[in-house]
Amino acid sequence: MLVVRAINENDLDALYSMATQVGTGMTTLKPDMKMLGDRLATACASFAETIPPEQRDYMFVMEDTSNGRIAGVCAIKGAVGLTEPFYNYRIGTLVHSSRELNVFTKMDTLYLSNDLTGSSELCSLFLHPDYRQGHNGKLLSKSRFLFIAQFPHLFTQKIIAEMRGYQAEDGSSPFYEGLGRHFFKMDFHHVDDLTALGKKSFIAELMPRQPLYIDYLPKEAQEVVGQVHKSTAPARRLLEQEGLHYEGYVDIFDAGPVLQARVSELRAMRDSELAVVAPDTDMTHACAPAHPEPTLVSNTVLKDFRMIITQATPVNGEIDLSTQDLQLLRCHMGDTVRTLPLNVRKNNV
Ligand SMILES: CC(C)(COP(=O)(O)OP(=O)(O)OC[C@H]1O[C@@H](n2cnc3c(N)ncnc32)[C@H](O)[C@@H]1OP(=O)(O)O)[C@@H](O)C(=O)NCCC(=O)NCCSC(=O)CCC(=O)O
Ligand SMILES: NC(=[NH2+])NCCC[C@H](N)C(=O)O
Repeated sequence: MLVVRAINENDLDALYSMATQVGTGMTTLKPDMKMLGDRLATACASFAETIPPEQRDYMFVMEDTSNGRIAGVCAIKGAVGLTEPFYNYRIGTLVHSSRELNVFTKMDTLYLSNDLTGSSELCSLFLHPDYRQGHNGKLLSKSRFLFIAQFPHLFTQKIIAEMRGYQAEDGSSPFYEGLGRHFFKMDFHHVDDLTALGKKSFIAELMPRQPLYIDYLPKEAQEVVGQVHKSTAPARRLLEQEGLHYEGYVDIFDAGPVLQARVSELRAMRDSELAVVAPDTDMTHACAPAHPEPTLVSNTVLKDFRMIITQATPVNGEIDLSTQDLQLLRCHMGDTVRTLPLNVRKNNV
């Protein structure tokens, strides 16, 4: 059985082993024991609420309870860009027009911006390839929205996710080759590693400050602006189902899209509900759907937050969970849980 739960001190080795498999472009998950150890310590302090909300980094792992294996990881950062500048390119428009000559040109332009400063961030989503089946990827990514819906006061109004940008088969980034390479004189992997070490703002300072016309870039670079890495396409889809969307911000190195949403407009804020764990009664049984849809369920305890997928459906504010479900959630009869249909209802999006 799979459970997504708050990370703890004993997960460091498993986290490191996952980080060895994610590859270039996953800036927040590098196989560096010191960096991961520091991040884990911040995550534990976040769940223990011993550091302020804007410094928090809530990391979750997916555990396979049948063998104790850690199958995946994901995270939500309280806020980005409050200790060092957070850069993106914003794609804007410049119009060059002459009525006399009857010429009107509309040009897409890259502006270096700090517009997303202070946003909360979804990040570090990785599911071990052995587990990429069934609803596992959905459970891992979407479980974070139950956490946000349960504790919205811990997050800022805006939530973002920086998606890994497009890479060619050989791991190079056409956008980086067409732009960043001119300024940094080092290869993409090196820049990515420096970014992971917290040197992103240092590198960003080497970037030109003037708006850049996208049309001036090589064709291969133009084509990948806002495009994701091939193994990141499912991650993008999952976030879009929950209400995030691309609004023209991209990564300064690989032009991967930034997805964003207002926290208040997330599907989970609208459709998740609290339910009390209670045995089925004739009344609730009669109201239960004939073909239940999978439901995400979490407990409501910050420091030991746990989430599963169940076939049980909440009816009239109550839910009948199996003994196994209750063990995974560390819940008992009478406790309150939060529920969210796993899949977007057809009339919703
Ligand atoms: C992202 C996950 C965890 C997703 O798991 P799975 O691959 O098992 O997902 P899945 O259930 O098969 O697919 C999820 C949804 O995407 C759809 N889907 C699948 N392939 C697609 C494609 N090529 N284009 C568009 N949609 C696609 C599926 O139909 C499904 O939607 P329907 O249900 O509608 O059919 C995994 O692929 C992974 O670990 N990827 C490698 C790491 C990575 O690149 N991570 C993201 C980095 S960026 C990041 O971390 C920030 C974002 C974040 O934190 O969320
Ligand atoms: N090169 C990029 N566009 N990286 C975006 C970062 C990927 C992902 N958000 C992470 O947590 O690591």
